[in-house]
Amino acid sequence: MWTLAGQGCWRRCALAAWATRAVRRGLPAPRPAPTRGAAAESKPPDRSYSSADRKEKIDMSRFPVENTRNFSIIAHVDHGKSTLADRLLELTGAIDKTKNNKQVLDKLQVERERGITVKAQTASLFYDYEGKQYLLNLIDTPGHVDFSYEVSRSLSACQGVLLVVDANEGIQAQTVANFFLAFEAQLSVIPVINKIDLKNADPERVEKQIEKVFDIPSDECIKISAKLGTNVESVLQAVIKRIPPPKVHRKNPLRALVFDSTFDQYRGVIANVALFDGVVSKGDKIVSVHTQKTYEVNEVGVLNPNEQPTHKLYAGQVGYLIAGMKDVTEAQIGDTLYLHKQPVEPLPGFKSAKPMVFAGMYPIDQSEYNNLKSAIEKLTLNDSSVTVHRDSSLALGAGWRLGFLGLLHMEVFNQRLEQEYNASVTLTTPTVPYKAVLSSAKLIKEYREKEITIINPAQFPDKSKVTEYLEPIVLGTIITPDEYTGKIMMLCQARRAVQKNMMYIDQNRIMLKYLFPLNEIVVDFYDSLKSLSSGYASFDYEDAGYQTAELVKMDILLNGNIVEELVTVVHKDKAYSAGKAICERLKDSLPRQLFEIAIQAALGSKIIARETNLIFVTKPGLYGNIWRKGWNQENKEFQKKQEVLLVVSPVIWVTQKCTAKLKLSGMVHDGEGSIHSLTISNYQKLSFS
Ligand SMILES: Nc1nc2c(ncn2[C@@H]2O[C@H](COP(=O)(O)OP(=O)(O)OP(=O)(O)O)[C@@H](O)[C@H]2O)c(=O)[nH]1
Repeated sequence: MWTLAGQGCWRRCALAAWATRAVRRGLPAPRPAPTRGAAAESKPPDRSYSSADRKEKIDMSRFPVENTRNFSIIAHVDHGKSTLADRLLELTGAIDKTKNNKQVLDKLQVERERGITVKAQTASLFYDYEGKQYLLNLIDTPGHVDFSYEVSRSLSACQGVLLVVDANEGIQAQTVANFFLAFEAQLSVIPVINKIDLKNADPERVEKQIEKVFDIPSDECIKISAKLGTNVESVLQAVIKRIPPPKVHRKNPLRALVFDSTFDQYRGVIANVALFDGVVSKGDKIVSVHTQKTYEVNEVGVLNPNEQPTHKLYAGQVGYLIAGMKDVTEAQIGDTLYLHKQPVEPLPGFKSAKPMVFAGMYPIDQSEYNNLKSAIEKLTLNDSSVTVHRDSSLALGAGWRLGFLGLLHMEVFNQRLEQEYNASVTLTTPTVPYKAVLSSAKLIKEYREKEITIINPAQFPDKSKVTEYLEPIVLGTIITPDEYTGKIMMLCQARRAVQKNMMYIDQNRIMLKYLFPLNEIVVDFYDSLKSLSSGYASFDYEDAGYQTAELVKMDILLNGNIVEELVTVVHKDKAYSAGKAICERLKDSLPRQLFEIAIQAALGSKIIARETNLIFVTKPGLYGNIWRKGWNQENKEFQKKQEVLLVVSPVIWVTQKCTAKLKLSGMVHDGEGSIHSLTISNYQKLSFS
């Protein structure tokens, strides 16, 4: 691998930048990437032998439908979902109470490092109450808006939710969003006020908020401390009393919904299923509605929270199923499984997730293309909200354009690729999906549609070809103490937002609703909101369609050459400030080196911003040497060959590893004061690991 003296500093800078963003968001920064060996050690537990060999099978017929409850825990970020799940697992004997259990269901390395849930996790709990044995299927969900697709999918397997609210912070933006997801799915909602042990806890105020915003009588709230275990048993009892058993029919033919799946290299696809009708057991022949292929069931079981094989799974129960699906494309989330020769009406499945941001993803080395392709396929099986389109770039080679639900989602996906699949990638600057309405019949014929979606700014069509451009908008919810309202309104105005609603949720907390252009909030809005409200305001948003916008394509030029990977689309009114900001940011992110380079932003042929930087130029293969041996010696070779490599870092969106490469014509300094022009006809990659 190529190395460059001082490269560690690049990576430290990238990590430091991330850390600053993360701290501002209230999220812990990731630890430095593990070494290859360490990455392998921290992978999910080895599943190379069947769990059936390890454990006694459970007889699930002990749990009739009326003794079954399926529920999710939903809440704003950090309000204590996973801690409550720990206590429920302990109370029901699923995990050892004497151990210091912390967020047991957050199994992924990325979740433990960042202290956030990104994947919904299922656990089947066995609980005796009033002389009856109950099966309580719990799904712990993520709180961050970027993972709300996980929440909505989880709710499809439930009849009720525990809506956890922090007794100090009260209702926050994701509390509202998650409540409405549950409400629209017509689920029973049990409000749980958590963290009553905190010094500043004010559960009575939170009860009133819940009554006012959600219209739930305050006497329905359960006040607990998940951390100390205070009153947690009453939560289990409320689940039994207030959440109805599933409405299912065990005598009907099998109808199972695949609501999640993972890929195991030894056992193939492991599908998480919720049974709406019938029974399934080992040896059954099942058919997938999606592929119409038939499979033999090798294993069924429940998660308690680890895999626990069972003889059978019955309608109303939630568990896992392994059926020899060896290819990731065979197990689609939202698929319906039925018994061979007993076809059923498929279950509604899930609305596909709508990506909010797109970024190019490329292998650091093109020889890694196939490995990365396979890693992306396996990870998207487990994270079906990511969309993948093939893409290619002059400088970065063949790759993909991936759609994510937000920037945190993008960072987490990238981190999971590295940690779970040892894959390193180059990510380009994220963009939102714009639309353009084409003006001529010829173009419509060429594109085969009148309205096209642009997920790569380099392909943004010229104004002469379109009648109008459209930009995505979202309905944002902000909850804040009222003393910050003025500043927040100014921030929203600066982001071209239109106010839609405003209401007090208690005496001094306010809920604001704004329509935002998505590109105005996707990058740094949350950070700005947090910093001007001293961390007290919370924010959530939902898709609100598209609106007409005056958009322009902005090119970024290095020494007069357009760099395709840096092209962006901006609103006309913001072009100058955005161009200036990008040039300044690029200047800061390029190391000051040996010769001058112009960084310019342009709208068509008009230059609107310029910065100058000194750039390091070398020919392929000499990075390390140049730094050590000195410039002049190497420079003589440049003049001879006229073929050099320029290395900069245009990739502003870096996470664990930063890579960059560009093909560029430019000028080179000969070390004695004169500038020679040159054409770069070759380029190589450089990785900062
Ligand atoms: N004092 C106190 N702290 C708590 C309580 N419950 C949870 N916490 C703390 O709150 C923080 C967040 O708890 P989590 O359980 O990870 O919250 P979460 O809602 O699962 O977080 P996300 O999955 O990231 O949305 C942790 O530091 C917990 O220790 C409680 O009852 N009292």
